[in-house]
Amino acid sequence: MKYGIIGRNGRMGNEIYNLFSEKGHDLVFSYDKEGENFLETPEVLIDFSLPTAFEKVIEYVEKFRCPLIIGTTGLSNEQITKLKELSQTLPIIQSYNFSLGIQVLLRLVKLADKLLDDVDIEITETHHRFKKDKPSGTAKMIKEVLNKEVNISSLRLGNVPGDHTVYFGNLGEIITISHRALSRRTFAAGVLKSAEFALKAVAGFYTFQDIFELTKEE
Ligand SMILES: NC(=O)C1=CN([C@@H]2O[C@H](COP(=O)(O)OP(=O)(O)OC[C@H]3O[C@@H](n4cnc5c(N)ncnc54)[C@H](OP(=O)(O)O)[C@@H]3O)[C@@H](O)[C@H]2O)C=CC1
Ligand SMILES: O=C(O)C1=N[C@H](C(=O)O)C[C@H](O)C1
Repeated sequence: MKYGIIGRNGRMGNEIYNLFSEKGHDLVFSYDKEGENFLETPEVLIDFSLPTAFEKVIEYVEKFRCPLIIGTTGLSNEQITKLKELSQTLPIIQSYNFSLGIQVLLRLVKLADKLLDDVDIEITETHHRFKKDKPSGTAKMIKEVLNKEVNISSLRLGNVPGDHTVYFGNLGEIITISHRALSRRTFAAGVLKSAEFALKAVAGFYTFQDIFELTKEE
């Protein structure tokens, strides 16, 4: 496929570029703070940058009229609403975590919450020292599936790609449900799966959970 990346020079941009190159896909467009590099109109656009680049992301999607895979965290409610508007005419895939393992964690967390009464619930997330947002987008997603007020503790340590743990504790025992990304390759693999899906998809707003469920039978 011919694809574009916003945030190409970043940690995720680099990982996505390496994986997509290994699979024979062609980078035909990129945009970073330095500016744009245009070779051809992409068939799919991928954004892993910062919320400050969002206006440009929208501008390029409208210009290229191609599907968007967006993994940038810390988006505002207004920005999510804008993506949903855009999804009326194009496939938009948005997630704060593109690893398969986090999809499993979300299901396990929902199940534990359903089965346990009178428990204290805590979420912790640990990421590399360069991460700009706090708490992580994934921790916010976990809180959303729990649908209740839950405390999130954030650690910024060295080069950790991304750890998330949910604790359920009562007076007799503690259950912990954890996920650890061993490298950013796991997120890039989810982005590739999403890009392949997007090329065949009809217009709509999709999450990585939708991709996980729609493609797991394959
Ligand atoms: N959904 C998921 O699964 C995951 C999401 N993320 C999220 O992805 C995003 C990127 O993470 P990461 O790669 O580690 O970050 P980096 O800081 O390594 O990279 C950010 C990239 O975005 C570019 N950028 C930043 N601001 C702008 C702007 N205003 N205009 C244009 N380009 C801009 C930077 O350009 P320059 O190099 O020129 O400064 C850089 O290329 C974060 O929001 C992170 O939380 C990360 C991992 C997984
Ligand atoms: O910035 C990162 O690195 C990551 N960000 C995402 C988040 O905020 O949840 C996903 C992953 O944990 C890595």
